[in-house]
Amino acid sequence: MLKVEGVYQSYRRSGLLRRTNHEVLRNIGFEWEKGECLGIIGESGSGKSTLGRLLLGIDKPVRGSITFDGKPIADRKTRRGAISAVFQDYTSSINPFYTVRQAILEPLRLRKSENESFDFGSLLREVGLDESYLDRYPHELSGGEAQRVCIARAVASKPACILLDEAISSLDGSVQMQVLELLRNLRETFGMGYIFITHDIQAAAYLCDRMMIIRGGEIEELVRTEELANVQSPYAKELLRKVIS
Ligand SMILES: Nc1ncnc2c1ncn2[C@@H]1O[C@H](COP(=O)(O)OP(=O)(O)OP(=O)(O)O)[C@@H](O)[C@H]1O
Repeated sequence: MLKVEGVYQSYRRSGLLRRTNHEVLRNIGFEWEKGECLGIIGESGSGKSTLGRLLLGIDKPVRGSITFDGKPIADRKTRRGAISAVFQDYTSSINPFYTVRQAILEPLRLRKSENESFDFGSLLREVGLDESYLDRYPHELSGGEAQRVCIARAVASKPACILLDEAISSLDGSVQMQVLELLRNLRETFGMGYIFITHDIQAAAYLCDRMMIIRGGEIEELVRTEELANVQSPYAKELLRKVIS
């Protein structure tokens, strides 16, 4: 279980005369259960990606704690096999000098003999590609294919959780739908869960069991997806109204 307790994050801003602290996240607390798909939605600048980076252990919060099965997520050993990520910018997520084979192997850090026996075929087929892609470079892939490679790479270590930060936002509409389908299927096959950061409420509702609405760095609502229509706060109601109308 991923447990977030009393998390605050702030950044220094240099002004004309003095530096000020800009608080980006305030008192964030929630739990994510294994196998769950949790959507984190909110307007631009609300703090979604900042929270994502903290959950991945890329950044540390100024206050509060984030643990996975009771161990600090900041510890690299804790993260291994626990959480991996897929980001929006698939073009810069893959080293341009790496083939698909190298990109998938990179985070796994396997021994040479393990590299040789790694089953690329079934992994690539799981994401709708095949072995003919193994020796291609990123510039030889379409956006949808490149994002599938990033998903394959995230799935390869069989983590309990994949954090997807705007992972479908740069894709065309029909490709977005295919990737959402793929994520659903992977969840069924491997039983992994997701944290799905997006400003697209409809995509989140399609995939997620629960939805967290973030506003100005604070959790505004955390509801089960089927109860989304019954959100209480005026802000969440307005956010939903904009999507539905
Ligand atoms: N490294 C940083 N240094 C200073 N300020 C930052 C940094 N990262 C984020 N911020 C600020 O924190 C706030 C939240 O940014 P964040 O990227 O988390 O929002 P977001 O909800 O993911 O937005 P978007 O949907 O546009 O990606 C913004 O005001 C942003 O300018």
